[in-house]
Amino acid sequence: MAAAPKSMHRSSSRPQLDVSGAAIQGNLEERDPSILLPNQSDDISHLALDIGGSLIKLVYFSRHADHSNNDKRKKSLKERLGISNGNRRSYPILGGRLHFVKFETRKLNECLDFISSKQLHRGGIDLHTWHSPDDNAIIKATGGGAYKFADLFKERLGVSIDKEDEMDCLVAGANFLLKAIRHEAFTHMEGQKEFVQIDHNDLFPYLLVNIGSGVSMIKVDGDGSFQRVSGTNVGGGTYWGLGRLLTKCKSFDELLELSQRGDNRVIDMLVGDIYGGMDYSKIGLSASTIASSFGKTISENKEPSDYRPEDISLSLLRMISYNIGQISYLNALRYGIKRIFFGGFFIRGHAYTMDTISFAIHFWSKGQAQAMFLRHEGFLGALGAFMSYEKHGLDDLMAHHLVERFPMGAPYMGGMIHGPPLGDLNEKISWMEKFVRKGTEITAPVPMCPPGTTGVGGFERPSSKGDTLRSDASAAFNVGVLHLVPTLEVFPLLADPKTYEPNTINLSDHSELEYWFTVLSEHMSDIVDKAVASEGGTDDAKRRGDAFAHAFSAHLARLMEEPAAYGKFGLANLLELREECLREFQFMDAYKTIKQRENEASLAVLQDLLMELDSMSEEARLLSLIEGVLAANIFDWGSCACVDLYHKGTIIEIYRMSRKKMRRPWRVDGFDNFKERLLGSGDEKPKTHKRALLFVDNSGADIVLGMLPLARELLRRGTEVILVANSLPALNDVTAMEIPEIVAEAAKHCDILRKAAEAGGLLVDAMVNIQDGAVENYASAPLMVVENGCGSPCLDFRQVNSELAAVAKDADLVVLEGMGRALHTNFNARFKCDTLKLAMVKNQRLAEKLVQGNIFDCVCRFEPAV
Ligand SMILES: Nc1ncnc2c1ncn2[C@@H]1O[C@H](COP(=O)(O)OP(=O)(O)OP(=O)(O)O)[C@@H](O)[C@H]1O
Ligand SMILES: CC(C)(CO)[C@@H](O)C(=O)NCCC(=O)O
Ligand SMILES: [Mn+2]
Repeated sequence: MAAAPKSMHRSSSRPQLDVSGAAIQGNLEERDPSILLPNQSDDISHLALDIGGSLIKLVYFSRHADHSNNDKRKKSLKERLGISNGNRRSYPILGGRLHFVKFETRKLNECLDFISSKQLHRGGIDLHTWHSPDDNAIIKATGGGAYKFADLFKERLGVSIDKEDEMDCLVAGANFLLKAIRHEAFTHMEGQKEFVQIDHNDLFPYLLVNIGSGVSMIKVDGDGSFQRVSGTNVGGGTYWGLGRLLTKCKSFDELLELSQRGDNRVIDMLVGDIYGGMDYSKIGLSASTIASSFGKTISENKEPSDYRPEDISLSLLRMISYNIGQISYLNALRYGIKRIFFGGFFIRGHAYTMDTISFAIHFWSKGQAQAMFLRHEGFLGALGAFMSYEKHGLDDLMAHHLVERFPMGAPYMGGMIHGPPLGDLNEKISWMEKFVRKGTEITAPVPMCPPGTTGVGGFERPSSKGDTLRSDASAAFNVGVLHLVPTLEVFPLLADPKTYEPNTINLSDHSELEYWFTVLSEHMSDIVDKAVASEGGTDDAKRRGDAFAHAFSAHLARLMEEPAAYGKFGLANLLELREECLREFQFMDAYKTIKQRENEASLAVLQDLLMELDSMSEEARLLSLIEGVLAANIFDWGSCACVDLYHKGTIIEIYRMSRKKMRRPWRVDGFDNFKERLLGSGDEKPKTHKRALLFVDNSGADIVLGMLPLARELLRRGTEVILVANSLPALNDVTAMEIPEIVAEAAKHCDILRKAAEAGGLLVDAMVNIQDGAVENYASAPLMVVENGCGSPCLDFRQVNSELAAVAKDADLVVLEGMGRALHTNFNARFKCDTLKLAMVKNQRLAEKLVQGNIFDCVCRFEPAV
């Protein structure tokens, strides 16, 4: 890597913010105070702009240093397993984040201040391709403002604007989003939002309708292949402009909010108004259909001020949305296109707007064409401009490289925080406290039940009741920060990656969401206690603990109110959100001490257990080992029932009790099949597995008394074993970093483990030998550790660490252990190799739903390779 720019702050995992001189701009009591960090700059940033007639959209990328290659153990593992970066391209981009921010074009100065305060225009100093020969910074920009304001940018920031064509950018942005973001597109009909799985092989042609100030309609036939087929000057600017004149509203959001309480019958002339209350059924028009938008105002002797602004706003919104829908339909018809994607900030995630457009498309096409919306609606152009930078490698990004995260500010209204979450802890906490104090936690849903009909062509009334209009002041109200992780890959052993869905529980079922809301809320104080204790229980830790509790509660409340607020959100995402939220408040490992204590207690009895196992016959031993894994899986700090148990006994006592209660058949009992696969039946000796991936769960008894003895058995049978564990802590789950120490301790009492660990380079002393290239000299099959790339109690096999993906290629046995990885997620997942799923169910509801059983039932599911 080339020399780092002066302003760069080296940081371990996340960009550190420079908060010196941080100030809240404007009045604290204002609805949207903005916090500016004048001296902050991200590690390295790259910026692209779309300067439109109404809004300026900014997409910027902050990169952070990659430390993953410095690890000695990892290097040796890579050598041992023959993993090189050879078959993968080396990425010119490193991991980083894409942030989305917008400003009003009339407040261009705020935007310039923002760019200069974050030093975004100085990004990419180390990549000369991003600079002109005279070393002037260049920013890619599109939209009319790229022309109009080029001189101003030069003057104020000293940067040259590299102009990119607006239509090129819109199309590039849309294609990128549809390709790279898994649940980017959705339909919105009668208040129901549904995410659409886009088939990349069947995407084109589509009609892209970008509703900005004006509207462009583009027929897209492929990457870079398109034609602007139409447009209309009646667009977002028209709604905002006319609305402003007619209602005296001060902001777009105010206007939109008004519409939610409007009744358009006062303004619009309905068919019934003309036909004396009757339908005109011969041509399919009901009495409630709007015959003429604003038509009713001609017949009355009223001034504009005699009409309620609410009603005016609603009529206007309907008129414009419907009109755009209709013209879009006509163009789709003209080119025989079935799919229409709508972008642009006029949509603003507003349910009523989307319903109206969808209705128009559906009505006129008689259900033949479909309107779809995009989560990053207004950022298409800016993203496209960003993509136009050469050699950043982003065009190769796939869905599995991107993880969207919702920082703590996401659920709150107002509070214009530009850019990444405040990295300085104190800033974050104060921000949190400020909102709690102001009581503006979550916007109350604005009921949206206009009395009576507002229909067009039988569209009786807006069905999007209870819709919430969220302040749009935060960077983007329903898009998170996109984390780019080039080292993530699809797990190659998935039988059918296309249809794979990790979550077994569907959170879009509201009762399910409610249930988890309650579980997580009840669990909150325990987690906060542990987190605070893990940081020494200081006042500072308590303050952070409070802030975490508020932030996570706010996320929960936000999701309860609008389940699709964060896109398609499964239980795995929800549990990960909690862990991420803890990390945001710098609780790096809330269960650290508990994990240590449990590891020690378990290691102390390991030797006895191994002796007992060694005295058994092969068959009895195998059963005992599986029983052991299931029994030890009882230790789960994520389960309320287990947390209760901990108050009643020591972990060894609980483990013994749990073992004693083991009764076969288990609720799901595939043990005999597994046994047959391993030991064979009769004289037939089955083929030994070459390599097993053991996805481990908890620390303590779970790993030490459950999974390690199982690993030892496989090793003894000549199978290579790779323990796969979390990259980051989640609850009391064991992490990949912690395992070598545990194994080293266990190896003191066991030759098999010691030899295997040495062969696998797990014992630090043994590292010297390995570097001599003496790998082949080990008699034992190796025991190794690989991280899974995630920091959640669940696992999404679409996005695993590339090292795991690499070692998986030669694996022929996968063992998934624990509720999070084997039940909440992946219970229904099928793999190309033999798979054993082992878990104790520690949740009554899940037991009933998934296995028609009860809490503390066990699952041992064996599925031969497909
Ligand atoms: N906070 C806001 N302020 C102003 N307009 C907003 C706001 N939020 C949404 N809008 C709507 O979004 C429209 C602008 O959308 P968008 O940013 O996609 O277009 P633009 O790029 O500014 O315009 P054009 O592409 O025609 O130059 C506005 O005309 C208005 O209808
Ligand atoms: C002029 C642009 C392309 C600027 O974004 C847009 O506002 C637009 O497409 N307006 C509609 C112009 C027309 O086709 O009637
Ligand atoms: Mn635009």
